[in-house]
This record gives sequence, structure tokens and C-alpha cells, in this order.
Amino acid sequence: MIRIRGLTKYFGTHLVLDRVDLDVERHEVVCLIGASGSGKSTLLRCINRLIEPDYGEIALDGVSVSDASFGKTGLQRRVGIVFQSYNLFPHMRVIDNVTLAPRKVQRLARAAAEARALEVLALLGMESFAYAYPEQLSGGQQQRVALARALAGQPDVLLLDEVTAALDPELVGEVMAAIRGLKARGLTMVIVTHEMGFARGLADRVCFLDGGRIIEEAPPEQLFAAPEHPRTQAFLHRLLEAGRL
Ligand SMILES: Nc1ncnc2c1ncn2[C@@H]1O[C@H](COP(=O)(O)OP(=O)(O)OP(=O)(O)O)[C@@H](O)[C@H]1O
Repeated sequence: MIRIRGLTKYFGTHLVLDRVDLDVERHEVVCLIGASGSGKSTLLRCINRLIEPDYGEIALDGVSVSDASFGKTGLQRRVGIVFQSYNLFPHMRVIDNVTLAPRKVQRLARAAAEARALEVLALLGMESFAYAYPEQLSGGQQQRVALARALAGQPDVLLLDEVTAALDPELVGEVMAAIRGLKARGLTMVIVTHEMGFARGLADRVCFLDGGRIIEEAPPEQLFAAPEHPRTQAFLHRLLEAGRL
């Protein structure tokens, strides 16, 4: 479904992605792990063109993401993204946050947009908060609304960039459970995470980035139990020492 070849990105003279190749199949969940600065977020953000790469190709179902047939809004509807900072509009109720893009971008009528919003909020266990304001919700609940907002566009792929990083530890579990529910429904996802438990429990495949390259990829049970590359071994060893594995 997603095919990435030779993706290369510089920030100034700093090579941040170095000829990355990656395939993601429909219904697959791929987690990107690696040390801070290894290029995970940059790779993720190239997929929906929040960042433009310098070289390389990304195709979605065989069509280049820079093809004019997508247009930028078309691409960003097909490829949803959720960040660490959920960025809900504080002056708008949950339901208005979730219906905003479908109404303004997809030109859906209010009733249809609200029906869709209630459906995705229910999927994330948030339907009873539809008429609340963001400030009335916990961080975990706000992040679930941010997930609902991304899903309301009915994306084919969801990109998650450290979505649990800003949450208090006791709130991480509810967001992870919500994402597990999305996987069970067959949503294709590419996930950047520092939570190895998350990658282990959720991913079909884990990619380890180091210095802007994917240097090892494997199903989690294999990558965590028997990493092959010395750099992956060293990274996992450091996490183990820090009590984060
Ligand atoms: N807009 C930018 N301008 C300049 N340098 C950037 C920019 N965005 C990222 N970088 C640099 O690119 C490198 C890779 O950043 P990226 O955020 O992709 O790494 P990461 O693996 O996601 O890190 P982290 O786990 O800390 O989020 C880092 O050295 C970062 O400082």
C-alpha cells in the first residue's frame, strides 16, 4: 500500500534520511523505533508530505504522493496523522473539533459529519464526551479525540507520531488500548514510538532506524528477542539498562 524507495532528506547539510526503503502492506501496523534524532519523525512526516524529501519516491497504492491527482488536501485526507500534542481547538466542543475537517474540507453536511463523528468517537470510547470542551477532558481523553478527528476523514492510513509521549504514565494505557482497537479493525498504521511495550504488543513489524537508515526490520518477537545488527543490540541493551524494556 505504501512503497518508499531511496528516501533522502537533508536539513541544511545534515543528512537525516539516507536512502530509506520501506513497504507497508494494507492492514499492516509498522512501528519505527530508534534513538532520538535517528530520523523517525522525519520519515513519518514525509509520507503525507508535511516534510518534502530531497530525493526518493513514496507511492500510495502505486501513485506517487506528489502526483497532482492527490493535491495536498487529498493526500492528507487519505493519510491521517496524530501528534504528541493533540492540538484540539479549545473553544470548540469535541464534536465540532471532530467534524471540522469533514465539513470544511470534504464538504459533508453537518448531520452526516456529526453522525460520522459520533461513530468514530464511539469507536474510541469517547461518545459520552461529544458535547464537552477539551479542557474538561484528561490528556488521554483529549488524545483519543485527536485520534477520532484523524479517523473522521476516513483515512486509508494513519500515522502516529509519539502519541503517548506527552501523557502521564497512567493515561498511556487507555490510548494504547484505543489504538489496539483500531488495529483490530484492520486500519493500516505507521507508528513512531519510544514505548517498546507498545511496539512489541501492537506492531506486525518493527523497523529500527539508526543515522537515517532502517538497519533492521523484523516482527517484534524476533527483533526484541534476537536482534541481529550490533546497533540494534546496543540500542536495546541501553533501554534494558535504563529499565525501559
Ligand atoms: N525542521 C528541522 N530543521 C532542522 N533540523 C531538523 C528539523 N527537524 C528535524 N531535524 C533534525 O533531524 C534529525 C532527525 O529528527 P527526527 O525528529 O526525525 O528524529 P527522531 O528519530 O524522530 O527523534 P526523536 O525520537 O527525538 O523525536 C535530528 O537531528 C533533528 O534535530
